[in-house]
Amino acid sequence: MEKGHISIDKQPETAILVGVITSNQTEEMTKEYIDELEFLAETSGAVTKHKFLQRVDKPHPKTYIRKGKMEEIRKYVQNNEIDVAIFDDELSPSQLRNIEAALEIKILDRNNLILDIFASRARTAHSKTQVELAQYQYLLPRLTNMWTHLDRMKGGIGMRGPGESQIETDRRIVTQKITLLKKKLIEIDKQQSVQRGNRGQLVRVALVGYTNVGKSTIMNLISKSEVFAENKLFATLDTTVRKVVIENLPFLMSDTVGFIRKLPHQLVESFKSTLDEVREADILVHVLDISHPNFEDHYKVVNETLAEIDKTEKTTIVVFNKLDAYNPSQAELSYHPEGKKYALAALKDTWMAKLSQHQCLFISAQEKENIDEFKKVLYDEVKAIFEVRYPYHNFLY
Ligand SMILES: Nc1nc2c(ncn2[C@@H]2O[C@H](COP(=O)(O)OP(=O)(O)OP(=O)(O)O)[C@@H](O)[C@H]2O)c(=O)[nH]1
Ligand SMILES: [Mg+2]
Repeated sequence: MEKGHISIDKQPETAILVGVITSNQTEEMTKEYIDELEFLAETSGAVTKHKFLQRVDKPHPKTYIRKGKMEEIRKYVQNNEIDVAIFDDELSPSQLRNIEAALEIKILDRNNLILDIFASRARTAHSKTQVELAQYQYLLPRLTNMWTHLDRMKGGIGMRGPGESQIETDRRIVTQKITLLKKKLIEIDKQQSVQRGNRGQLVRVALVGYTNVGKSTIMNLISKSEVFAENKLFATLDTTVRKVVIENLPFLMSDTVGFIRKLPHQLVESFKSTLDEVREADILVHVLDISHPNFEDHYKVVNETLAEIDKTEKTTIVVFNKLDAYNPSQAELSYHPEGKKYALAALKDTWMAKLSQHQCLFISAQEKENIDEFKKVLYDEVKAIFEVRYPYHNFLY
């Protein structure tokens, strides 16, 4: 089926990753981010050869990292065959230019990588247009970088050389392209909101959560459909909606794009309409991967992104998935030397207390653990909304 798109027959590209430890991003956090960046690189088809971290007060405004580290990286890049250097944060146009000049290889940042993966995953006209728009918006301020070699050749000839006018032409083309794509999106949105309107008055449930937590797997399980699920980031880009019936009670369930830390804001913008599904949902099922060491962090990121999309309070069911793969950390085990079972019980108690206003469930979609319980909770919540909305339709169940 799907393959990493950068190279299917060719050798995979080799990459080094670069991140910084700052006053508001601890070493532990940076390491986690870099691991996630490695997963993004892998999803995109690149093999990570080395990770470079530097402790700085804040990223260097001109070069992101400091001179000494840049020199160390330059040597490494020269002595090992490295195709691309990937930086964990968004690089400004000038940072990008300076780093390119220093390392003389392809430079990407986290945003490039996410946009690239989105581009390779987009299937429908809708998501393709959304990603293309986000890519052009990201490219626009960075256009000059492609012409640095011309700048160099120009030497002291003055500002209005051929390179400069080329940039202006490119800017105009890209700006026109952006306008066009925006128009196209408005058209598609119109059609889709009509389609959504046609879906009748069924209660809507949306699966939301960090990327790779198991949303599509749950969708497949509940709706017995075949949505593409795999162990890669952003397996799902296009929202899928299925009609589900639990004990005669029909409702709609949608599987949506996963969220991630530091999601390029251009993407959030252009995916707003995809997320209409979330906005128009009656119930959110927030899925978490309990086997991931940073699932608490993921929970926060998803809630923040959700708050950006939709301000209304919704019935939310929090589903802790991958129960089968849960392994307590050393720290947790030191509190619960009796073992995993106790650590898990404590974890459950903590979260159920913390999320007392929500329904909480612990399941394994893969091993089909506690799925009946999940269906029961879904049924109850859907029924509650249904009864308020259609007090006379109780013949349905
Ligand atoms: N161990 C374990 N793995 C699971 C479970 N549920 C899903 N997975 C695996 O987790 C990976 C991601 O699953 P998906 O369903 O594609 O996740 P998603 O949330 O839809 O991901 P995106 O579409 O990328 O946002 C796949 O390899 C699944 O097989 C589970 O209960 N236990
Ligand atoms: Mg998915």
